[in-house]
Amino acid sequence: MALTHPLNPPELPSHCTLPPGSHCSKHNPHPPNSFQSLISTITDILGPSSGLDSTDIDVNDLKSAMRSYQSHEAEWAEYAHKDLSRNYTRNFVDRGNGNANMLILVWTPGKGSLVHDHANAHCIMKVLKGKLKETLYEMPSVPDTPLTVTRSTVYNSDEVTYISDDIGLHKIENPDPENIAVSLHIYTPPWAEQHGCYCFSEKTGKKTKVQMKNYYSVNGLIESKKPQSC
Ligand SMILES: N[C@@H](CS(=O)O)C(=O)O
Ligand SMILES: [Fe+2]
Repeated sequence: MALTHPLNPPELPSHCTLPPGSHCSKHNPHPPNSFQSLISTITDILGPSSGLDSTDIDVNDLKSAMRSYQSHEAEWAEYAHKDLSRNYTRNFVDRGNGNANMLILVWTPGKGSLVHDHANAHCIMKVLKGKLKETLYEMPSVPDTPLTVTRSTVYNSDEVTYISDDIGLHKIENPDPENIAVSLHIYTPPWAEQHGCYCFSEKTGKKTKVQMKNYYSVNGLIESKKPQSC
């Protein structure tokens, strides 16, 4: 996909009479899109497609980039497929040179994910629309024991949060009974897609391996209807 950074707009053709740095819809029909610029910036931060190792990634840079983007629905709407028969849809956006999975999740009103881990990877989430409630749990030190809640936070549109298995487990819910919520998730390295992750029962702590390699849509196009979430 064509990625254009707003700070470095493409040169206009020499016969264009607009001032330097302007967007010329005649010569470039796609206006610079800040969402695509964010994806490009994240890909740059993650670096070239080699040496995948979570310790190489500066998570603070990723968080800052996610915070600086101001959500505009028209910029990401092509990825945000809702399906009210599911708790949420997972829509693939980009692979960041093979170093990540960038997904847009569309949350059905009043629904959420099961408690899950993040396959030893970083997960940064930005709310693009609506509100999302995150409930954090301690990572159980003894298998098959009830989970302990450590914190519960509601994030508004444009807010960013981060989780890894070092912090604990979480579940995400859309607390609005009527309106969908939308979020952007960066998983790096893409271990959940490659190896799956675990979902946990809150009451018993029993964990179940779940495949995370199926998506509701890829690059905006709806895939076959396979199970694809916790
Ligand atoms: N990690 C979850 C979404 S969330 O509840 O953070 C997933 O990728 O399906
Ligand atoms: Fe998660």
